[in-house]
Amino acid sequence: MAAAGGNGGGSNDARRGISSPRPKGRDNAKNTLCRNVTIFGHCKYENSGCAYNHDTSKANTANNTTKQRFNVDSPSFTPLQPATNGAISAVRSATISPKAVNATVFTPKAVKSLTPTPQSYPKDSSSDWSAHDFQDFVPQSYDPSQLVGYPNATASLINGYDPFNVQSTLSALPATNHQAQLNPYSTETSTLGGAAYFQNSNSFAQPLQYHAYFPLGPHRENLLAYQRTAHDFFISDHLRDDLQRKAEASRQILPSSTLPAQIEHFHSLVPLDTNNRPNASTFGYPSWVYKAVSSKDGFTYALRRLEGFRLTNDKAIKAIQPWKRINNGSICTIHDCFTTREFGDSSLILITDYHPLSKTLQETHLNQQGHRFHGGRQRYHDQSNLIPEQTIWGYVVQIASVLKVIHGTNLAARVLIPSKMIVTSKGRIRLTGCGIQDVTMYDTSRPVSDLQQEDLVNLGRLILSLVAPNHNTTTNPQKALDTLNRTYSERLREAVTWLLNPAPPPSTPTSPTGGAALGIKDIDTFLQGIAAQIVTVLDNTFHAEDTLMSSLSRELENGRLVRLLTKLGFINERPEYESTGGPHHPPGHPNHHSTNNQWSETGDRYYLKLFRDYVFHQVDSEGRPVVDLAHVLSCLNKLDAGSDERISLVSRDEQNVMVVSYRELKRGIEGAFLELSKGGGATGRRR
Ligand SMILES: Nc1ncnc2c1ncn2[C@@H]1O[C@H](COP(=O)(O)OP(=O)(O)OP(=O)(O)O)[C@@H](O)[C@H]1O
Repeated sequence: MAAAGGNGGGSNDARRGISSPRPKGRDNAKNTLCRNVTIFGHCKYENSGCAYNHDTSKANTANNTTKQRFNVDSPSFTPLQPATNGAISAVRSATISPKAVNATVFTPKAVKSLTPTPQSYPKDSSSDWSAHDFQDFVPQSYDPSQLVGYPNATASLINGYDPFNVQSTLSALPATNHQAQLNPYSTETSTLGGAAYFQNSNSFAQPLQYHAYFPLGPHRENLLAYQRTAHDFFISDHLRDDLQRKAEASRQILPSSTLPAQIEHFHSLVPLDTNNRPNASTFGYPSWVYKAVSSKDGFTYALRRLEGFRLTNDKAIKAIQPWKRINNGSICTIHDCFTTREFGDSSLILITDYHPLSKTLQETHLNQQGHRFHGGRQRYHDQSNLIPEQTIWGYVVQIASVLKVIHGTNLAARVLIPSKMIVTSKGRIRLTGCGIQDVTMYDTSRPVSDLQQEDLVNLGRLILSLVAPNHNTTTNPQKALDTLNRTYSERLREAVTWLLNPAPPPSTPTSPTGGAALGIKDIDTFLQGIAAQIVTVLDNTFHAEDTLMSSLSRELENGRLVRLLTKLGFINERPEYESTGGPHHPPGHPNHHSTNNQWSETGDRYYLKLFRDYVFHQVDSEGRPVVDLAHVLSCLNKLDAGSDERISLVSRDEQNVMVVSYRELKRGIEGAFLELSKGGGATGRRR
């Protein structure tokens, strides 16, 4: 019987459960067995007039059979359909030749223990045959014990399982899951048989193509599918520039500074104020801001100094304690507060997080227009200088969110003015002056509820100062509101009006923020009133996060390459090993080398040396250096992946050409690096 054909030309088809007619053998029917065998060793066309011999005993009469094949009485060809669950359909089972039961069962070499003993089936039981009664072709090196997720799978089912064949996978799933759509990338293990299939999905994981970058959007549109720009491999120039400038600012020092060398455990002070004018209007004392490095943890902090402050009550300094517990993204986290005489006076120092290159809201939006909060009356006609409403709402939502936390901790921000809010990145602001007045005005402190109400009014004024900078928002808020009315939405005007006005009595009917109808004026009510804007701001934040993740993913692969390059750098042409051919080990040590070969001229290291030339030192036909980033990235990625692709490495004297695969090179790197690591004594000696 032709079942053995599963091991020959039809094996692949059989493995995939595909049976395709092959008319090629038709004319040579006498000597050719049927190739239309299905996975069950049975020709599906046999009853439909298949031209081939289905048994060697029929071979001699094959010619007669073939002559009668096609005539008007021939039954039409109807391909058999596998049952929806992947098992053989009842129709097919019913048409299997009874002789099939005597067929020699194909036994793949690697599958021994799980191959069931062949059994005979009576003719009338043929309709009960099902997939698990027969063996499919199983690749020889395939280890059925690797099959996971089918704790109840029988050995015969395991034999017919091909993990890379979706149909096979589906057919192996429990019957209730057959109709379900299988998502091979889903990590959801609780539904649709996922629990069974992904229980230990690592067993079947195909080798990841680490050398193949998969760039995430946004993409340039005028490139062909295979083309990449160098920018596709790195974060955007704008973001890199921003981060590098921030890093540079963080590390900046003033070598010939007249500032104290050390304040407590903070050193390397650098002033951050952009002007030298002492301004006592905010805190009652001139305040200065410095960046300094902590010798305790090495991090950089911002020090706000209140010049000339004298502590009269020891308890006052403790008022900062609850502020240390405020954890919110829209405030500069407060770490410590103390007094010092290092500046030659008595100063109060507040330690907060440092955000490099930040500017205050005042500097960002108001200073360049010549305005100052609570300041003059310049005309402000240029509409293009208007802060977009979406930006304003972004600020409002951030401030409201931090106020919720502050008020929830029974504190009040007290300082909600543009010069005490820093913009740390696009659209991100943080409060900087909080907590100070709790210390400086400790003895004259007012009820917190009053201060919290004042926070809301101050927030309203802050918005007004941003949207109508040429009006004095303290003395004449109505004019500023009129300006707001002309240029911004009704919603913003309602919010500002609500913030500026005192809480209405409970009987007041409707109000913009709803809560006012109940006579409540607090930050929670305000947040409810601006819920729609919060959702919009949240969505914008999600988009910004997506963009950052996309940028981050580009750099993800580069970390791998740096590690690889580092290893290559460690290995290639080490001068200290030139006479020994390897790390120094004392005689008797298992790794002791008695040869005098040079380290980089022997073994795998020689390939690696030539590989380095191949990657970095190629020259074109005219001897000019090839400086091609794409070539370097491609080579290093293939090396990291251990690809089977081969490359020709040419010796420096051009007398030898070696063909090696990336896989061999990778193995060489691992081996050489391991050897180096073990020879730490020798390298340490050199250093
Ligand atoms: N935590 C911080 N991290 C980094 N820079 C900060 C921090 N706090 C403030 N700055 C920066 O320090 C500078 C001075 O801040 P400050 O609060 O004194 O503002 P100002 O405009 O000088 O206000 P004033 O006139 O009231 O002193 C600003 O440029 C501000 O961006």
